[in-house]
Amino acid sequence: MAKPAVTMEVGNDGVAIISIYNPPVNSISYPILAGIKEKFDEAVKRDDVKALVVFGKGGKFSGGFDINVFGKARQTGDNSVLLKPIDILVNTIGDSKKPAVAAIGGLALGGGLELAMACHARVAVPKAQLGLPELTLGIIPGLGGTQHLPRLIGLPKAIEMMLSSKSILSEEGKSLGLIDEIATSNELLNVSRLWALDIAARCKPWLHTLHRTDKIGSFSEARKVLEMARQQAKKVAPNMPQHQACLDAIEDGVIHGAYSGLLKEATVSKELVMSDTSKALVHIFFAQRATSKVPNVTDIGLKPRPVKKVAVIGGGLMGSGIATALILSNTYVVLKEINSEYLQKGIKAIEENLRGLVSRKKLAADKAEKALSMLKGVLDYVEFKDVDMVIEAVIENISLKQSIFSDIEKACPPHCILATNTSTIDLNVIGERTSSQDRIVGAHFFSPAHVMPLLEIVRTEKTSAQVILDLMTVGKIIKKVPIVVGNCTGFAVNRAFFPYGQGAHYLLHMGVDPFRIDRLICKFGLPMGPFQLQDVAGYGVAVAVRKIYGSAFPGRTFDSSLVDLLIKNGRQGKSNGKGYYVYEKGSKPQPDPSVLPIIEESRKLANVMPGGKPISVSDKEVVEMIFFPVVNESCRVLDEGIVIRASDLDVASVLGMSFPSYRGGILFWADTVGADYIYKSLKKWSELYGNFYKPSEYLEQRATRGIPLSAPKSTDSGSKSRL
Ligand SMILES: C[C@H](O)CC(=O)SCCNC(=O)CCNC(=O)[C@H](O)C(C)(C)COP(=O)(O)OP(=O)(O)OC[C@H]1O[C@@H](n2cnc3c(N)ncnc32)[C@H](O)[C@@H]1OP(=O)(O)O
Repeated sequence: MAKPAVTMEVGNDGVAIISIYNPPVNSISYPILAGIKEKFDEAVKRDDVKALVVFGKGGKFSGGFDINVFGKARQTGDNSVLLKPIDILVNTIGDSKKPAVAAIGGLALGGGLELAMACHARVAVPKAQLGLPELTLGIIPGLGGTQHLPRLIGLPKAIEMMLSSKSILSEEGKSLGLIDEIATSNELLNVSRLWALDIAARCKPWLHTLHRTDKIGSFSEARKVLEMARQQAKKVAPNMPQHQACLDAIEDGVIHGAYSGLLKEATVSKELVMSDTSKALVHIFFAQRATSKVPNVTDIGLKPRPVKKVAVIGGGLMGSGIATALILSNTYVVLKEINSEYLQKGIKAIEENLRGLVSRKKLAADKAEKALSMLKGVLDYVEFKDVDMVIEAVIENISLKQSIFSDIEKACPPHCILATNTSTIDLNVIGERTSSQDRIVGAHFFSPAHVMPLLEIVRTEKTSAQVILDLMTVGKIIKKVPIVVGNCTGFAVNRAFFPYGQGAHYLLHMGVDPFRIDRLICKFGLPMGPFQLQDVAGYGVAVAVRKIYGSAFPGRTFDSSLVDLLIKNGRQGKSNGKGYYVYEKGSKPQPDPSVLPIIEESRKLANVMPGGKPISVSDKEVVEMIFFPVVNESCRVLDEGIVIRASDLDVASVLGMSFPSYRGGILFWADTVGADYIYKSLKKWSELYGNFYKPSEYLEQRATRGIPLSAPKSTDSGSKSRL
């Protein structure tokens, strides 16, 4: 592959095209920008150059500043990585004596969009993706974005784009003033050349964005907008410093002018680049990309086969969610149920899912209609004769699943992928009555399946690489992040996280208030605590899986009668408005004091309080007593080779269990806390409260040898791998 480079070609029309070449996304770092500066300086000096166009080769303008640089900055302690680049954008490009136009193909994100905004006009292809997603990396736009964007599109929309990190398309960019003209990719360079020449000839305005004030509005209006944004950021991102810091830089520019704002942006960026939040979020960025590299699947030259028609068996909560995700991505779906009443319910649930997306403005009404036209409800297997994949999503009942797999083996074509959405049951057991073990795979979605971004792909020793690759591809098409894991009870995610719910219940039965636990877990960064989550998920799940974990992992699980007692008391959680909390339409769930006597009864039955007295634990301990057992089980998942790499579990914990991304995922967080501290804490609690907390062998070894939990395993212990 050719080296990253910046080239310049001067045409007969007097336009110098400066091209960036740095595949795959033309990320920019100091050497690239230094290359741009060199070419700019040359072009400005040359008499045959009247104007310039900045262009990204390979169909993309630029995916932004090179994110790897931030990791290096933390390693070397040199946090001035953005200082020289910003100087080039503002002084070399913005103040250039010859006008420059950005020709935006494909996408311009982060530093890429900032480079484009430093130019004097922007031409983009249709549907080019434009955004400043820096906050998702724990930093703020650091190449002038906090000053350029508000001056081009106005404060409210600029703040919305930066704080949400969401990109817009070039068509919207044009209506906002970010893009000056849209041109097809064939015409992009020609149109950009003409724009540049027109500016040079003063036929079009030569605008230096930083000098503009027309879009900022009055001082008092700006103050109001910023204040509202600050309140909103406090609510949605209470534990992340970059949101308020971004608003600080914008505000500085509004009050003291764009150049002062740039200095503020630089100061804030220097601090944020070194922050733990940024370190964790950058880790998650690369970890998420690493999930698509699966040894012996994605590196052996296989090509994904097209999956055009999928049968979903079961129209319950999971089946209807899965079907919704598929039809939204233009995949034809056959939904099978056992009778017309259940089928109608399933179809209604899918319609509801689509309506919900439309009413939340996440989907256009005509797209919802189009999606529904891809759905067909059936009561038999006739339609299964030409499906490419079946996803079984019925209740967690082993013999029912076994008979379904034996039926579909006969009804489907021989190439068809046979997937199950089981969350706990061993795939070898499900496929026991078939002779198609190589086609059997787990497609474990997380509820609600049309919303949650994780897809856990479970393979057995027999699942073929082709089937795994096909399902990974389907996962990407339906906009999920697929993570390939090995086969065991609970697979990677539910297996690692069963101690989360059980740990919370154990604490409750040792006398800790459940509402305090929920509050502390929310403060730690999860959207809701374990008891509210149980209310929301419904108690059926807890009842279905409790025995499964108990028998798979004897000696380290905790079970109680609490859920049975709640159900006996007429509580079903959110679905009937009554659980640990009271749920009323239009208001926030409220802790229900009338649940406390039921909890008391369960405590008596469980009888796990040491000496019969409630334990006294600090807030910090409560959080640790819930998450350290999860870390402990994650260590076993790593040790047994259920995941390919530790970072897969980090991504899964963030996307599947809503573990805060700014903590980097469960194992990344554990390593920041320290294996030794976790080991010693668990050891102490196991002596005080029993085997639920007993440290695993893997944790003990890593702690005593001082090796991070996420460090790759040495080859001698790789033999346990189930992948
Ligand atoms: C100073 C500035 O204000 C700071 C910044 O600019 S920070 C960067 C801001 N930009 C971003 O956050 C965009 C990050 N990138 C993306 O969202 C997506 O990669 C994309 C939309 C550009 C392309 O998506 P897609 O086509 O699915 O490709 P994707 O698999 O994500 O990326 C392809 C490769 O490019 C790498 N890459 C993407 N953007 C990168 C970047 N900005 N820096 C370094 N590497 C990057 C990915 O790590 C991946 O590498 P791999 O093949 O070795 O795994």
